[in-house]
Amino acid sequence: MVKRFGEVTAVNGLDLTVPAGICLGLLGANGAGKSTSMRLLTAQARADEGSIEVLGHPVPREAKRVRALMGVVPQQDNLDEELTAQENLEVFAHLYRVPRAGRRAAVDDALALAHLTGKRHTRVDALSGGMRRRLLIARGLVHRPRLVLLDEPTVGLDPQVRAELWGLIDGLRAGGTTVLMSTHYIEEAERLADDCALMSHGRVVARGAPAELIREHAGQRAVEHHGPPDRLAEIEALARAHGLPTRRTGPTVSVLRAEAITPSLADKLGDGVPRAATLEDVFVVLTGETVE
Ligand SMILES: Nc1ncnc2c1ncn2[C@@H]1O[C@H](COP(=O)(O)OP(=O)(O)OP(=O)(O)O)[C@@H](O)[C@H]1O
Repeated sequence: MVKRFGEVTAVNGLDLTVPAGICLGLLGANGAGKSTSMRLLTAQARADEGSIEVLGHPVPREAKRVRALMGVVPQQDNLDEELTAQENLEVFAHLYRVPRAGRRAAVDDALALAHLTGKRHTRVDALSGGMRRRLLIARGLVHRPRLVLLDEPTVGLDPQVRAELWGLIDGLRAGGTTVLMSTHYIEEAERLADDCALMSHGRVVARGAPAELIREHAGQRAVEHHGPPDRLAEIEALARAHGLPTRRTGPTVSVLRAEAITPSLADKLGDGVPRAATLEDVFVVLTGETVE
């Protein structure tokens, strides 16, 4: 898919297949084109080039049908503040055409899934940030879709609430729902995604299971070196001369693929702190960008 906004090409040849039943993490820095890709899938935006198929239906041609089949959880909270948690879900159960006879059960199930049964009669403006986010997810699931799109589901939430939501998302996938989730939190992708697509400047630069991506692009281990800027530059040069990728993080340089460091190179590099290679290393090596 290609999507341009004037001079800006937000999505630049994105090519992605999401197999049924997996959680695919679309990982990229701010501005990589994740939200725009999601909006193309829901036909809230139209691609300039390319074709899209969702659950066997071409989009945007059959967008109406597709919207009824998938759940969408937007990045921005757009709950109706003056309605209760239950009423918000009832409105969407109606919009999603859940048959009248099954609506009550659908709403109850969604409330239970989001651990909000006890808050069903509370108005949205009286819920905490974490509860609102859980309700937003529940709202996208009230019609029991086979596919859910989650756009940055935990952005701006504190670590405890984030961990709670991770449990909820993991539960969805365990129940057989296909999840396409965009995130700029590496840890979120590492924990939840079966498969990750690393996105940069509107396209996918690498795709695979987190552990595979790490093995392929960053090796098994890294060694972190601290020191003054001159020394760090020297370490980078030494590592590169031996074909080993490096990565800067403020006052440190990490030498990646540390398992390939020979004893003589180790002598020249000096002491460092060994650690496991991470998906963040992969992202930096492949894109030169950092994500959180
Ligand atoms: N409606 C729009 N009009 C003009 N430019 C846009 C519009 N929507 C997105 N863009 C631009 O397209 C690029 C990709 O934006 P997008 O929101 O898809 O990125 P993202 O990866 O989702 O980032 P974030 O995590 O910040 O949401 C950015 O440069 C953004 O400024």
